[in-house]
Amino acid sequence: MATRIAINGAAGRMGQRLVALGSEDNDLDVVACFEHAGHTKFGQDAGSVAGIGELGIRLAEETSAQYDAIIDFSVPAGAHAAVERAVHAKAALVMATTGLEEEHQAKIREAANVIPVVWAPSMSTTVNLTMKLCEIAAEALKDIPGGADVEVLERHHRFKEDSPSGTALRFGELIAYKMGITNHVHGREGRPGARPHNEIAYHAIRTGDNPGEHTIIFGLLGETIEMTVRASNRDCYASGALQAAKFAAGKKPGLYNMNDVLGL
Ligand SMILES: NC(=O)C1=CN([C@@H]2O[C@H](COP(=O)(O)OP(=O)(O)OC[C@H]3O[C@@H](n4cnc5c(N)ncnc54)[C@H](OP(=O)(O)O)[C@@H]3O)[C@@H](O)[C@H]2O)C=CC1
Ligand SMILES: O=C(O)C1=N[C@H](C(=O)O)C[C@H](O)C1
Repeated sequence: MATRIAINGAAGRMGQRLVALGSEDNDLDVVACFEHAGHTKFGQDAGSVAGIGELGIRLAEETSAQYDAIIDFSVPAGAHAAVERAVHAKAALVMATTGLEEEHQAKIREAANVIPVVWAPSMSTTVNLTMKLCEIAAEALKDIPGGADVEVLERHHRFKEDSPSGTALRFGELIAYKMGITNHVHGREGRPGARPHNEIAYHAIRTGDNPGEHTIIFGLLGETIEMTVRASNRDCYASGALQAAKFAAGKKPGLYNMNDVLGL
């Protein structure tokens, strides 16, 4: 039987791709498309807004439809509402929104006691694979003579509201854990002095319509390794999130990540 999904933030850049790809997937049934009432397209047909023709589902704050999973790509307030909806409906939750405050993150962890939750700053297969590769590099380089300096660069479209990206922060967190690094800094200016090894620096570039790109640098004395992962469009995130919804629907309560979904 098809997994019935609700999409939160359905008129957004990601939401529209979820509506489009979810509707053409025979294993999924898009049954609800949530948006906030202040959205300029509120009340319109979600399929028409996504550019795929009428779907018969309006952008709304409520639904009478039953769903097995809700996918959230919205804003912090929307993510909060999605957690409440999922718990109320006893549905699985796929949480993709980044830039969440600690109070929202705590709500997600709490929800995972009663419903299955897949929570990841990137739903892309290649990003999650690159995280694994960076963990291998971090482990191998943690005690290298002369030290390895880690810097995380990310580029995103001009409309992105949070910075650095949730993905950049996760790269840093995973590498810091492996290498025993405790200091995280954001950009540099003035005269900060020689670079300490116990530091990961993040650099966020905002330009044009870039759908997302991350470069992780391990700089040694005499040689450098860089790993770059780059999206050409948003479908890598949307298809990962749809896969996560299929994975999570019907699972027992708990917190899952994309490694669980992708078997990495
Ligand atoms: N984990 C992953 O793989 C990825 C995560 N993301 C994250 O997803 C989020 C959304 O990204 P993107 O689609 O580009 O952003 P958009 O701004 O294009 O879309 C967000 C949508 O949510 C709507 N919204 C605002 N408030 C609410 C609310 N209370 N309830 C429901 N919907 C609401 C917005 O409306 P309005 O425009 O009126 O504010 C908008 O339509 C970001 O946090 C981004 O970082 C993005 C890509 C991949
Ligand atoms: O806002 C975006 O676009 C993206 N946000 C996510 C993040 O903050 O990591 C994931 C992806 O890079 C696209």
